[in-house]
Amino acid sequence: MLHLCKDLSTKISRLIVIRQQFLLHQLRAKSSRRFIIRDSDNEEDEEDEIVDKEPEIQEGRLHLFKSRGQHLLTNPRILDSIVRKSNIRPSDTVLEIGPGTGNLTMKLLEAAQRVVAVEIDKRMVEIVQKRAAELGFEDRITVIGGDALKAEFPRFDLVVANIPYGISSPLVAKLVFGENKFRSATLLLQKEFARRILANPGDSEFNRLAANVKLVAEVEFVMDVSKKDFVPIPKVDSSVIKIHPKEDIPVVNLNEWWAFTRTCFSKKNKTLGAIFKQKKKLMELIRLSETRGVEGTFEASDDGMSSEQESDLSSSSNKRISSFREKVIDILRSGEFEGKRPSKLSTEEFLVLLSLFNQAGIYFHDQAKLNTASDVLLASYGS
Ligand SMILES: C[S@@+](CC[C@H](N)C(=O)[O-])C[C@H]1O[C@@H](n2cnc3c(N)ncnc32)[C@H](O)[C@@H]1O
Repeated sequence: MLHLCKDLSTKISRLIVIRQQFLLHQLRAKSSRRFIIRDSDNEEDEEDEIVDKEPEIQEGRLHLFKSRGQHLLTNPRILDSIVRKSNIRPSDTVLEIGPGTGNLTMKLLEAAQRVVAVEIDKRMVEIVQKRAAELGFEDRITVIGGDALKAEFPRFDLVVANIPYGISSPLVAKLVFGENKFRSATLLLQKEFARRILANPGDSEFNRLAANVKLVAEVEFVMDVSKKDFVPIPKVDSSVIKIHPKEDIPVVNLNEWWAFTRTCFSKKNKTLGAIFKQKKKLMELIRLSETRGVEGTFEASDDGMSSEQESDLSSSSNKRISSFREKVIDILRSGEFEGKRPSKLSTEEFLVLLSLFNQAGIYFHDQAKLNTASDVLLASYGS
């Protein structure tokens, strides 16, 4: 009986997706004006434009906002593949970021025990709730209305989502450095972003985010997804990746790690020798140690000193700078890091370098007074 119900609900949800796709293609063919895609991010403006709160893209009157990354995944084959590759267990609670009109959500509900979806657009919240109720899933779904970057996530086992591409960096950081322990996150991302997060040391795309993610997780490529599988068709290509948090992560102060990698990647293709010997960086250290009375604390910042501050530097502080420079060079040479580039360093090498600095009494701190991990992440990766 249960099997029959599940089978029936799978069929109904497929029919809804197919119908939606059919309607959209019909609408596109008939008139591009009827399917409205807007750039506005203005709430009031947006409210004025909502003429019909009915689910789906009926009569082309559901306005989709590019600024919110509203490109709906409509190909049932791709939706099924994403669910299959996510390895959902019947007892799992799945977190979905940005359910949109619920194409993926309905399939997740078929496979998981519970789905918690976080959606910023009130209209989508209503649509997805209504659609879940129509399929009898209302008791197994919670839709949190709000910004996924600010929302507190309840406990979850897996993340499966076609996320808004504009928040990819802070969202990935929030997930992998967040307090929730989870098995994996299967994410549909902009292809270029996916390539960067998948990059290994030595690859041209290897960057700070990849270095940070590698500290705590492994990332696997799942598949590329064609632009044509979305409505409206986006300008960029997409890929699915799967993030597996590591069981054992190195013991390191994460706040310090982020500040350290920010300094290391401030000039990604320069050698560490060139980066750490920059007068600007050395002066920041001197300034901080003077104001805080902490010898050897290195503040990660992209701001330079004002010309006034520079001209105020006395010859004694110049001496401090050069003696500190000597210290830094010694540290880099002791680990054979002076001629190496951050874009080629493995997690282990970054950890060795950080510990060499720490052993010499040099620590890295973020400039702003940040209280929680999410503060640090949002400050680090922006939104
Ligand atoms: C790429 S669409 C995906 C829709 C749906 N999952 C699908 O595959 O068809 C992204 C969704 O994320 C929502 N969104 C955008 N920014 C968000 C944010 N900061 N927090 C939560 N949801 C957001 C958008 O309103 C949109 O529904």
